[in-house]
Parts: sequence; structure tokens; C-alpha cells
Amino acid sequence: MSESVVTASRPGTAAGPVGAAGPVLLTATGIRVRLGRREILHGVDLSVRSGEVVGLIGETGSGKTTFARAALGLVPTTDGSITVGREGTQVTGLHGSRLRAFRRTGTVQYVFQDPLRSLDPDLTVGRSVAQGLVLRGGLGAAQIETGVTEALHAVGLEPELTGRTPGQLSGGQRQRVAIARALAVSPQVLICDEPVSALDAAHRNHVLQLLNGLRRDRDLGLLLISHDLGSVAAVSDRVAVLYRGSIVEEGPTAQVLAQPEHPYTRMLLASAASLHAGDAGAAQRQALRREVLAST
Ligand SMILES: Nc1ncnc2c1ncn2[C@@H]1O[C@H](COP(=O)(O)OP(=O)(O)OP(=O)(O)O)[C@@H](O)[C@H]1O
Repeated sequence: MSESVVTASRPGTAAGPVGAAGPVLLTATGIRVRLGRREILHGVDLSVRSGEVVGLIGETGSGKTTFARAALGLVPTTDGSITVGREGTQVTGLHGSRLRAFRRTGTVQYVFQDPLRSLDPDLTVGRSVAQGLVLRGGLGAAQIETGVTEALHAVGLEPELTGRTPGQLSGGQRQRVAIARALAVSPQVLICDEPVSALDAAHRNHVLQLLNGLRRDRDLGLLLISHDLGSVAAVSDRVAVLYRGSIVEEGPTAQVLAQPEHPYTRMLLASAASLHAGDAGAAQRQALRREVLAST
């Protein structure tokens, strides 16, 4: 098992739907995380540039969410460093009030798999999306309202939905609200953890199209975490494959899909293909990718 550095993408290659990738917005170097008695991440290197989507794939339990939590400063690292944003803020080692102050900046935002669990069921859409802006402080009511309206517009939701609660929305709308809430604070890095796995096929495609458009329009660095290779392949410029806490392969998406080098990647591809009935899996991925590209 080898560890590898996920290097800068190669914009404009066959790798994916990328424009020009900009400066590095997330750099993880040699990240080790121990939870309880077990080391979960064994020296992970990963980087994401502005305007770029990096897919982090791996089976359940491989450590994907743990990596995301480390990038947000939510779990302590035992070694390595993570820097985020254009200012290069070092997240590792931040504690207490310094960590809270960093979180308030909104530099890194996290979108969960299940918006029903991440959105407060009692808060209206408007209040949920406003949360980060209120927390940041220093904004008047009118500015917060404008921020909410802009964020909802960015994810294609009608302003009329602001008075509804999550229970009064479809699954796809809820996930858009969760993304709007993240966008409202103008993040530089967006980490989406299985953002479409709770959605049906139609909503899945719409949310992927949305994410693909956002990274370009907002120059976001987007880390897309999933065990579903098909979803990741549709929008990622590069993929990194996490196996038991180590990155075993990374590269331009098209290259990794066409010529996977590590047996674990081959196994993931094979299981994705069998899920979609053999060759139809590849055809389906390509069709999804075309659809996403054509619409954004
Ligand atoms: N708080 C914790 N204490 C101890 N072990 C933990 C804790 N949280 C996660 N783990 C373990 O760390 C490993 C990695 O979990 P993680 O959630 O990062 O995996 P994942 O790749 O995101 O999986 P999934 O796709 O199911 O979300 C798992 O074996 C999990 O049981």
C-alpha cells in the first residue's frame, strides 16, 4: 500500500470538466488521526485547488469522514498539518476560542449526507440559511436577508420557500438548503460528504450539476466524499482513493477510471460496474458526466 500526494490538477486535460484551477485552498500533509485505541488515518496527503473538484472515494469505514472532520478541526490530529484558504490558516492545532473564531470565518464549510439530520427541523429555510451569517456577527438584518436570498438563488431555490421547514421540502430541496446554508458565508472550501447518496436519481443529478456549476462560478475548492464512484466520476477533476486510512491511488479522474493501478481501486470499479450491470456502469457514468457538463 503506498501513500501518495494528490498534486495539482492538470486543467484542460481529459481528466474532467475543469476550467483553470487556481491556488491551492486545502493542503493536508501527513495527516494521522487516532480515535480511541485505533489509528484511523495513517499519513494522508491531499490538496484541493480553487475551481477544482477532488473526489475522495473509499468504502465505508475507510476514514473519509474522519478526514473531513480533521479538515474542520473537529478531530485532533496526532501528526501532519492541514492548511486552508487563501490565507493558509493552519487548522491543525487550533483549539478553543481560536478554533471557534476560525469556524466563524466560514472558510471551510461542510455539507452532510442527510440534510434531514443536519438541518434543524424547527427552523425555517430562511433562518437555517441565515445561521452562519448571524454567527459571524456584524451584519444588520437587511444584509442577512440579502445574503439568504443570494444563497437560495445560487442553489436554484425560490425565495418563497424561506418560510418552510425542512419537513415541508423534498429531499433534493433540503439538500439545496444545506448547500445554500454553507454558501451563505462565502466559503473557500466546500466539503460535501456523500451529498447525493440519500437522493433519488433525478435529484442526485440536479445536485451534482449544481455543485459542478458552483465550483466554477465561485472558485470554490470542492472535496466530494463518496463511496459511489459514479457520482464522483461525474464531476471530479481528480480522485483520491482512500483504503483503510491511506491514500492508495490518486490522479485525473479519467485516468484512474480507465487505468486503475491499485487493486483496491479496481475492486471499487468492479463493484460499481456490477451494481450497474457490467459495461452499462461505465456507459451510465459517461452519460451522467455528459449530462452534468452539458447543463452547467
Ligand atoms: N469517535 C470515534 N471513536 C472511535 N472510532 C471511530 C470514531 N468515529 C469513527 N470511528 C471509526 O473510524 C473509522 C473510519 O470512520 P469514518 O466515518 O471516517 O469512515 P467513512 O469512510 O467516512 O465511512 P462511511 O462511508 O460509512 O461514512 C471507522 O472504523 C469508524 O468506526
